[in-house]
Amino acid sequence: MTIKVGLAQTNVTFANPEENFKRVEEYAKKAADQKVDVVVFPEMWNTGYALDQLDEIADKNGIQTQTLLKKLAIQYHLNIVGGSVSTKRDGHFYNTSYVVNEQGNVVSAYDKVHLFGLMHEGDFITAGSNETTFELAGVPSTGVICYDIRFPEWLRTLSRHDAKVIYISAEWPDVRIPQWELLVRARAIENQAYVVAVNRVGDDPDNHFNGHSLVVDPLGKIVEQAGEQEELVVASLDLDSIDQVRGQIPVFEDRRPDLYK
Ligand SMILES: O=C(O)CCC(=O)C(=O)O
Repeated sequence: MTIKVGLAQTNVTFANPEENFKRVEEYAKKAADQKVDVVVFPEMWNTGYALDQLDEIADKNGIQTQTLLKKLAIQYHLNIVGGSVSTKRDGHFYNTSYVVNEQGNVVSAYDKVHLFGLMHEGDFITAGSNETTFELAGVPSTGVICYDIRFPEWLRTLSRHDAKVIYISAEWPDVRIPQWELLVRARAIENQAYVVAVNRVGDDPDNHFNGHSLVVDPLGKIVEQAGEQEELVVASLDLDSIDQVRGQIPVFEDRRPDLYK
């Protein structure tokens, strides 16, 4: 079985949801034109890291985002990993990822679990504490947000129920791109899964973001990689190769959780 994924490596206009919603519509159309099965967006694409303005601009209960993603999914018969958006619920802010299948059903709503101290994220945003696994385009999958990928134990926790694709949405600054690539490849190798990792491009007041979104196969090989500009990158995932890789080196069976703290 093969699926075609589209990595929407977009800019994010700082603190300007209206413009960012238009950009997501435009890229969903581009993905549909390329006949992809799944399109993936970057982290915090509605507001960027405008953390001190969230009270005015975060998506209340995620309604605007979910409404748009459902509409686009149905209109284009498209599965959408909706990156993440800043949301406001019950007086708290979250960094939330919605995944919507081509029928327009929200199959996952995940709040970022590990908040990034270097950007003072935890001073504004409340951390999530729930796992997520979902089926998308007929494939058992999971997904995390940016800094979450530095925690292999979390990715292993999410992958242990046979996730074959791990989706990652990020706002990962250019200065740490060498680490981004290595972390993404390591998560693919250790979980013997495809990883589809989408970063943004452009600038905010504190950082420059230079993309380098990538798709990595279960052996850690880069299948496709974006450059440093806004673009849609398309890749095919050969999901049958996963059983072969897991059959040869059965790391999930060989684990010793009795020894792990
Ligand atoms: O871990 C990193 O270096 C980047 C993380 C980050 O920028 C984020 O989680 O928003």
